[in-house]
Amino acid sequence: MTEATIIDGNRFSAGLRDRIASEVHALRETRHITPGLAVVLVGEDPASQVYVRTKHKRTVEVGMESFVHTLPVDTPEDELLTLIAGLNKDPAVHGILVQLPLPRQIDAQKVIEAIDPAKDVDGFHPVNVGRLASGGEALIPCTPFGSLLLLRDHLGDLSGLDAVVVGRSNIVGKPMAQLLIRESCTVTVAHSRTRDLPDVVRRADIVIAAVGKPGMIRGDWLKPGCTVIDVGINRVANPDGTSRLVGDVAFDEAVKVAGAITPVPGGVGPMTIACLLRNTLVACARQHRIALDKSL
Ligand SMILES: Nc1nc(=O)c2c([nH]1)NC[C@@H]1CN(c3ccc(C(=O)N[C@@H](CCC(=O)O)C(=O)O)cc3)C=[N+]21
Repeated sequence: MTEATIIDGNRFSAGLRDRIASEVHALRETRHITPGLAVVLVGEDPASQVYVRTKHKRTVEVGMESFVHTLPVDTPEDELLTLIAGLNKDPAVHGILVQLPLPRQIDAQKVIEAIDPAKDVDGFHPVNVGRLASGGEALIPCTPFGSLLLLRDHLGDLSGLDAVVVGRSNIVGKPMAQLLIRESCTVTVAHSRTRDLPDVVRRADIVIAAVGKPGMIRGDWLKPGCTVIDVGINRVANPDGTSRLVGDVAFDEAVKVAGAITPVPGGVGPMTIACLLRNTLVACARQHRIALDKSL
């Protein structure tokens, strides 16, 4: 049997970042506007520090301004809200991202709702959630949007396909389902209480795995030839004491059954960051009422 096509998120995201860099260059040359992204990190979680450093590097690479704010782990909620109020008013800042998860003294939902929806490049503010659901001009969550770009690139038109989203989080599962509905897929959202999950997944032409459980989705749950988008990023221990990243799909099994699959790492992860830059560019253009290339 032939093995699945490996969907290369590193390659696709590099192309997207190139297109973004061209648009940024044009904005700077013709309008003297430099898109700016502010990233706020509270605390010293090592994984979060790595993500924030990568985001900073990619932001600068495409010619945007990067403003990183690192706050101590015991920062009071009202101090974070004051910082956000300042970023909302700052004309050099077009996008604001507050790295999640936040320490427990801070109410994440309150923080999300404090961000100006026009600068909410995560797409988590209720205004953007509502616009995505009702067809308005939303900023769309980066991981689902990046997943959709990979699906469209691999499959073309998605209309009429059966899609199963495993996971119902606000940051991936729910917005992913909205995007797939918009693409005219028949969408099922499965989760920890779903009965006969393997049978539900077996119906799918498109499987989105977003549960956060390493290797949970097995090869024999898949319809032969289906397309698998693995959103999971789980660090697991090796026998020798080192660690590695694995997805929510048992890759070695799935690759023998699926038609195409995203690897971890090198699949959805790099798309998330490219889409963050894309959202920052889109937010900047909307704030300045400038039209952008539709291919973004
Ligand atoms: N407000 C907020 N917005 C986020 O978008 C957000 C967040 N909080 N908190 C944490 C998660 C996680 N996240 C990732 C981004 C890129 C990779 C990525 O590039 N991963 C690489 C490998 C990274 C590695 O090797 O460690 C890959 O999959 O190939 C992973 C994970 C964004 N997040």
